[in-house]
Amino acid sequence: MTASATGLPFDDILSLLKTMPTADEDTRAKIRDREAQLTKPAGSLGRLEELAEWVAVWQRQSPPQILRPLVAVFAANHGVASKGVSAFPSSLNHQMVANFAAGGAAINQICIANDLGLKVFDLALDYPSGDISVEAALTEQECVATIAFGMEAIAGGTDLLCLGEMGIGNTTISAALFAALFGGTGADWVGRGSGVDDAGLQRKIDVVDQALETHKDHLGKPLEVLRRLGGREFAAMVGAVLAARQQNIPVIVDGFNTTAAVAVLYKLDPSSIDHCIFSHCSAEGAHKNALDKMGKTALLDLGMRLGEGTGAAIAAGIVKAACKLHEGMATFEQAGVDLPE
Ligand SMILES: O=C(O)c1ccc[n+]([C@@H]2O[C@H](COP(=O)([O-])O)[C@@H](O)[C@H]2O)c1
Ligand SMILES: Cc1cc2nc[nH]c2cc1C
Repeated sequence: MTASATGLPFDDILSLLKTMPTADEDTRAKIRDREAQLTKPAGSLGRLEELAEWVAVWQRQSPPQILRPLVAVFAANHGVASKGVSAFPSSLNHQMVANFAAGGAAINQICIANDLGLKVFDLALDYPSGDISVEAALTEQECVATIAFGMEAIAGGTDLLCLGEMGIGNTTISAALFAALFGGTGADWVGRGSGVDDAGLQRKIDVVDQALETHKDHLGKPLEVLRRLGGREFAAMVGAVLAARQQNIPVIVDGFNTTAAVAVLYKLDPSSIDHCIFSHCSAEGAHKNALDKMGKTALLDLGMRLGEGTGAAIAAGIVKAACKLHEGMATFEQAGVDLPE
């Protein structure tokens, strides 16, 4: 009997949502108490103060510690890429995975600069997911197995997870996911991705609209949206974010595509992504709209649109600095610095 016939596997994923740890309020109180004593005017480190508190309450420890930050890059091939929706061929995915391994990609250099671990996961690159314009991307079994793979991906241990992905054609996938989850049509969510021309942009819009039409009677449940309109890297990222929550690991979401994966969780339960922050607003135009739909604000706006976890890895450097500031600065008393009257 297939997984979809039993209906069980998705239920197992859903049951995880009922046992999510929440932010640790005792830790929050400790962080605020110490923050107020550090040798600086109150609030003068702006969002850096919030970032240290965010790491601490999800790690459930004061001070927050980032000793093993990890960028996890999930790479997958998409059937829909055969519809001319990308400026680049799908063969590039394999080549970029080799480039990651050789240390030649953008993400390698950011990981070196910020002292971050990097793991790249090849998600059955030889087996593209189904073309969403005419069929489901994944079977329920494949989808659940890939969510489970994503959970396992962080089993090596980390205390800060940065999400990354590589998948030619996947900005079309993300546009379809956003349209199904938040409403609208292809034109609302499609952009140029890694650089399509005007004709390619129109093909992307048409493909998303066809996908929405093909699956229109089955888009009521977020995990079914993921299975039909997503792909392997999206399912794996859903798993990784769920597992991080269970293990008290804060998560930095990268750009347009990683946001589409966490949007699936947001639609299941908005509080399921409370342990996530969003590194940057992608130059992919609809990313801002997606963040707005979830009431989220990105940390940075650097005009980036690369993927690979590059924005999350840049933000991780800032988050690391925020935690060091909180941990290492002297208090007014320790430094013998006068407090205001
Ligand atoms: O995440 C983003 O903001 C983002 C925006 C544009 C492109 N990308 C990357 O580019 C690839 C997808 O682009 P495309 O044009 O093939 O859909 C994929 O490998 C992504 O990592 C990523
Ligand atoms: C070269 C290249 C590198 C990438 N990294 C993530 N997406 C990418 C897309 C292309 C085309």
